[in-house]
Amino acid sequence: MPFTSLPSTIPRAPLGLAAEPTSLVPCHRARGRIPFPARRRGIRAAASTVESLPAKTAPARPLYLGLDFGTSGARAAVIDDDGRLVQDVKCGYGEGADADWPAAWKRVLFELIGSLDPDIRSEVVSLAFDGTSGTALLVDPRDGAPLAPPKLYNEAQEGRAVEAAKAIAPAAHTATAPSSTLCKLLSWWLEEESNEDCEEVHNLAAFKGGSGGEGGGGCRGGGSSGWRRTAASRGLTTLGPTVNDSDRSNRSSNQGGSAAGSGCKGGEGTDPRVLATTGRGPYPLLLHQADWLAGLLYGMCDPYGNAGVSDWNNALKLGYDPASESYPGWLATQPFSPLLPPRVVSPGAPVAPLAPSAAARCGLRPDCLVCGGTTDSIAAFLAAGVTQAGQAVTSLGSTLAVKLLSTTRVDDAAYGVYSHRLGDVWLVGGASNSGGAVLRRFFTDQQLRDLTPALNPDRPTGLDYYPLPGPGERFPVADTGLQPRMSPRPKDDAVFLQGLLEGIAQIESDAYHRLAQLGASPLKEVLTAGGGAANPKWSLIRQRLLGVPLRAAEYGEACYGTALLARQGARKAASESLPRGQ
Ligand SMILES: Nc1ncnc2c1ncn2[C@@H]1O[C@H](COP(=O)(O)OP(=O)(O)O)[C@@H](O)[C@H]1O
Ligand SMILES: O=C(CO)[C@H](O)[C@H](O)COP(=O)(O)O
Repeated sequence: MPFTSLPSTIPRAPLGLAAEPTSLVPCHRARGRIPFPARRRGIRAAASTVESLPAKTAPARPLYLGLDFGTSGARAAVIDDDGRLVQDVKCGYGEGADADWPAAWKRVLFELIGSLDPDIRSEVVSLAFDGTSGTALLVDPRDGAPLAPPKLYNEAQEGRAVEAAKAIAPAAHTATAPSSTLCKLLSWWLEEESNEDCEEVHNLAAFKGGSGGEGGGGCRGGGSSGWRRTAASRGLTTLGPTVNDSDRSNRSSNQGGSAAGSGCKGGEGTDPRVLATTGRGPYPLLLHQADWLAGLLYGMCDPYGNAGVSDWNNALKLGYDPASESYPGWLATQPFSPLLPPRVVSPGAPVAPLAPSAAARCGLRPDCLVCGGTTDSIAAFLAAGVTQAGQAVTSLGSTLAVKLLSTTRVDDAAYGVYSHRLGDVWLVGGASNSGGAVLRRFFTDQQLRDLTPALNPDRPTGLDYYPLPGPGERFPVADTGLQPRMSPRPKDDAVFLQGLLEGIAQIESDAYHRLAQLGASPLKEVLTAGGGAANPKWSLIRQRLLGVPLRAAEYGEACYGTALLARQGARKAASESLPRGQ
């Protein structure tokens, strides 16, 4: 499907957001805020090109909220109808968050929204989320309660799950990458469990392309898997690793991207899958981080009775096909298909209105619309306002993610390359495990700022590092065993830092060369988002390697891009006079 330009529905470059990287601390306003309507002065001028709003000019109502749940913290932006920033707030996840990520994300969600000015919050008519891509949760579809710890975006799964994914998906499909959401779902699915935890024991052979009886999952003696026991204790229908054909036909998988109801109490649609299992509870549900956070706000049930809504971008690594806007047959016919999100929408599409309890808790309007989300690197791409084929955005955050606007779609899991759909264009790229998280192993943000003046981009160190936070790389080399290369360490920290920055810059350059080798549109310009965009010396190092113009995205914050999606969704709902949330 060749695409030649951004459709009109993709938001144009915003009118102003000075992205100032600041360290993440408990929720606080990320910059001088513009109380609305208390203070009439305009937004703060961005680095160079944006005129401040004339004094006494109130932001154009209504307002829209974007919420970014990144690797190291979360950030929210409220924009007005002209795309001007009204307020943005940041929140760290706090010490010990990794002991219970869903609890941390949920806490920060309500803290973030609660830290917005009430007079601004009350004017927000729609919101959307972006999260780290491939971060997966297995939950109770009725209330979103996690059934097991989430599997994070960069967690490569073990061989058995990867083998199973490769057995069912097309060759080189991004869903076969070890850190894909499909591999995470298969890891849960193939977990062994004791017979008493299985409500149904079935012949493994029916598992299409699975690893068969030996070594496969299934009900047998031995340790029970946490998620199935938790699901059973909550009255959910826990599927075995396979269902036989007759059983599966009774469950009539509704995975067409817009399923009839599934799992919701009192949803309009009835879910034949639930009825087919003699009236027991619904199936567990797989959601991505952004889907789950949105579900907490609309009550996990959309107006169609779907328990669980995802979007084209988050669902890509699960195997969803954004070109056909559906789950492909090889996925929809699998025995675990009842666990897939029953509805997948385009980024920014209207999903559902807030649940009354969430509206009351957040101080948001009861008719505030939750819209389809995206991933953090695509949100940063949207914020940058890129519109032409050949333009690219490098997100230099905790990880290095590249997105090239291409007229041709490119997917090759052998190199960790995949294409996201946005409107009617393709964002070709991938995400390396390298990036700022490696720098933070050695330097604080302040130390980075202090050392940067001593860097000398014109005198390469020759250290030839491959900086990684640990073994394993996703892109442009897809190798779960790739070892970090960051020695010898010079005595001079500035030289060591320059070696690390050169190493990450080389990965970025190799990434874009890989995309060109695979047939993506030729690279013309690179915009940079994320914390690393603030380092001018690093930009010079990168520029030398990339060989195309490089500049910091004027509006690099992912939450801004996601706020643009919320604006798009509200306008779509209004233009189609859809009942809120359809
Ligand atoms: N001056 C700097 N030079 C290079 N890297 C920086 C600088 N300041 C911050 N960073 C890096 O930016 C990263 C944080 O960027 P951010 O976009 O907030 O990440 P994320 O959203 O992925 O958590 C940190 O890992 C940090 O090492
Ligand atoms: O590294 C990541 C987390 O920050 C994600 O993997 C990154 O978002 C890239 O994934 P995608 O290209 O699907 O957005």
